[in-house]
Amino acid sequence: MGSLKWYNMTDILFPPFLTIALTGTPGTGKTEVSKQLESEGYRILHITEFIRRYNIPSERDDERDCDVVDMDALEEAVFEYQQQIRREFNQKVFLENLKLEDLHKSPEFLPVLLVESHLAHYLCDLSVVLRTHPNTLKERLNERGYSDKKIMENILAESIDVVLCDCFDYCRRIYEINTTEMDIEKTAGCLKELIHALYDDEFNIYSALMEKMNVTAESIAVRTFSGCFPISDVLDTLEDDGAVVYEDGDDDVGDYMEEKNPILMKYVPGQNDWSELVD
Ligand SMILES: Nc1ncnc2c1ncn2[C@@H]1O[C@H](COP(=O)(O)OP(=O)(O)OP(=O)(O)O)[C@@H](O)[C@H]1O
Repeated sequence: MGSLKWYNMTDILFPPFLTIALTGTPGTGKTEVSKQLESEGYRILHITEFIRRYNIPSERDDERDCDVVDMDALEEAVFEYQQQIRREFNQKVFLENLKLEDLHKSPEFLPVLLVESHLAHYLCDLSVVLRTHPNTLKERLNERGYSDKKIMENILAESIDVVLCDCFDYCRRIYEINTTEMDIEKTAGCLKELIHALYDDEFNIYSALMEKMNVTAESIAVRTFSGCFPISDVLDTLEDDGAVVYEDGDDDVGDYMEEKNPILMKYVPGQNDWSELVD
């Protein structure tokens, strides 16, 4: 099954670009594991650094000893950043004439952005949650010199699945990796395997859709850049396939979508099951 709720035209015409949250209770290893992947060339967005770099407004909560960020401002800034990365990536694909079926072979060209933070699952549709047994987590947080109160708050949160429950409210697809018995390298290995599997899944759906529309991915890229791709043909094909197609100015389009995307297609799970297109 595809994970994206909404496809705009760029989503359809270019290979899928996945934004994946790497989330979890503090101390479960998000920072270390994502740095390992970053050193290998994967695209990572560290939210803590991002908040500082882009001056996203936040307030200090002295009682809980943490900063509370303005989530609306953060969400908007991350969305813009993701769009920019995606545009740059699509240009690269086009200008360097990259073969779409080879993209997954190197981390540098893999169309995936991993968003690392305990807030990441509020920003992405697809989440990977790092989990750690509370006893091990307690040891890790002790080594960091956290206060007893802060350790207790975090191990309690991990025991009762706070982050995981939040993911169920905000994400469509959720995966967990238990890091308790693993070192950082092994956890990073698991994460890489998962990311590649998720991307392959999206790419297979995309390829099947392209095949159904009887166009090759390369010809779509060329036609889109030269501005002559017949968008109405794509929309007709999708409508024939049972999809609900919204056009610019359509009353049914929600505020968010009107703002962000000129033309949208609603993907309704179950109603239009593209998984049957994949062998
Ligand atoms: N799989 C692991 N096995 C053993 N130790 C680990 C593992 N992952 C992380 N650690 C250690 O646990 C500590 C916390 O890791 P890290 O800072 O990456 O957590 P985090 O989830 O990013 O926390 P925060 O949300 O507070 O930034 C580090 O000292 C790290 O070396």
